[in-house]
Amino acid sequence: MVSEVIPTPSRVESLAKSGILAIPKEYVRPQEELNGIGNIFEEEKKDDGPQVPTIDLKEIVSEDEKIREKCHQDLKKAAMEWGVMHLVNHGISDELINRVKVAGGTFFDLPVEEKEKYANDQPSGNVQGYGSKLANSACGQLEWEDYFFHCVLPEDKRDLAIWPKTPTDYIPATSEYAKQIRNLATKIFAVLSIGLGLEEGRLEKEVGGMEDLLLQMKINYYPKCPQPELALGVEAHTDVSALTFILHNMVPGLQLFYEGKWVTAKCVPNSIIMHIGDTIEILSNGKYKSILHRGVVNKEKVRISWAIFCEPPKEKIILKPLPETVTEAEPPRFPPRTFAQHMAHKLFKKDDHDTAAEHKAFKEDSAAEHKAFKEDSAAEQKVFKKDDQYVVAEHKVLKEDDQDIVSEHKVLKEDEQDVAAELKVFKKDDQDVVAEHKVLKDVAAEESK
Ligand SMILES: O=C(O)CCC(=O)C(=O)O
Ligand SMILES: [Fe+2]
Repeated sequence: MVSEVIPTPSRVESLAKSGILAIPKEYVRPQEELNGIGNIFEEEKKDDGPQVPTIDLKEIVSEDEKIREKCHQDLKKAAMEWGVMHLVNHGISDELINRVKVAGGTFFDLPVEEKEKYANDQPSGNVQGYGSKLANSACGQLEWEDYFFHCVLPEDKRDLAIWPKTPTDYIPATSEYAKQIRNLATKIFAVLSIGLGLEEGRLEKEVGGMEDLLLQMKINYYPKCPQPELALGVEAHTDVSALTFILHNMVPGLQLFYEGKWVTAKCVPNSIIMHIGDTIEILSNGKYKSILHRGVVNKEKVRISWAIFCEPPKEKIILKPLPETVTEAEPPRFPPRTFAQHMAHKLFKKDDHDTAAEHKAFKEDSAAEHKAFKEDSAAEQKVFKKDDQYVVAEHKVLKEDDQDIVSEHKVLKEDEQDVAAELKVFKKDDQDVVAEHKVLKDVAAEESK
């Protein structure tokens, strides 16, 4: 007998339309992730408990200082307490937003075979296009969604050839929307800068400005799910971006982890959801929050969301708390990292199964974190962690031969309290191995004698 090979549908949409009553095990989330996933329509109705704030931007650039200040204060407070909010009176017309939604919706209404013509190729590094999450390891859980991902701005970094050609309004509507989101981002960065006591252009400059801030569109398509209580459309995460702006088709699904509980975002008409991402959290030394959130699915309705991630360039900028946000009482809470390093670090922390022995030294939880480095790294500054404080250190390559690079980390003295230490790192075959770490002198201890 010839055994029949049934190809596994790679798209969640195909799976959903196949009529299955139980979801494949790869989509069943572990028990600890399922807390609080009830019926999302019921969840959305609940009025008790904390709610995602709604910020009215009508007066964001008002001539009247008092009126403008009130708007700025509300936005600042929401960014500090929640890191996510519904923006209303944001200045982008309902008509344009509707065009964006119709365009994306029409594309996703195409048969899967048509959309496959736009399929991305993640293993080759082509991340733009139509895709679904790939199983990355034996324990890798999948998400109940397909998506379309592409860069929208700046114009010289986008590739219109890979954008959906159907419907014809996709490109004009999405391009215009991206431009208007870019202008809105400038206004938000200004308010957030002022909120930290900085010049209004500062945060925007720190994330790359007009030239380098990248806007990426991700259309999330969440098909109906036969067992929504066991699945997640998007697993719990914080956005790595500076800011994220989200539209959706008024089907509930977004949940925020606030004060230890999952809070369901209401569907607020004509609003744009805005997240503070990790990038702004880092630059503000944690004053603005990047909130943990996830996407829940349901049995009855397809949900679609349009997220625009505003991201700093991957390698060009070292993200670290701005000096103005750091004091003795509030030492830096984040080590300096490029955006690429930050993303790699998050991925790394999540994927415990790939943790090789020598990588253990990188783990942030360790009492004294030893940060190894690459000799070609943009940053010559590295850090290690002591008593929950990141200390800037200096590194120097001492000797280099064909195989090994021996280098030395010296911690610079920071105020009176610091610890001077020496960290020697041996690099071999592209792996950084922490070989030796020796505390030389505890300045504070010395001086208190
Ligand atoms: O669909 C949503 O509302 C949220 C999606 C999301 O969090 C993301 O794409 O990063
Ligand atoms: Fe997100």
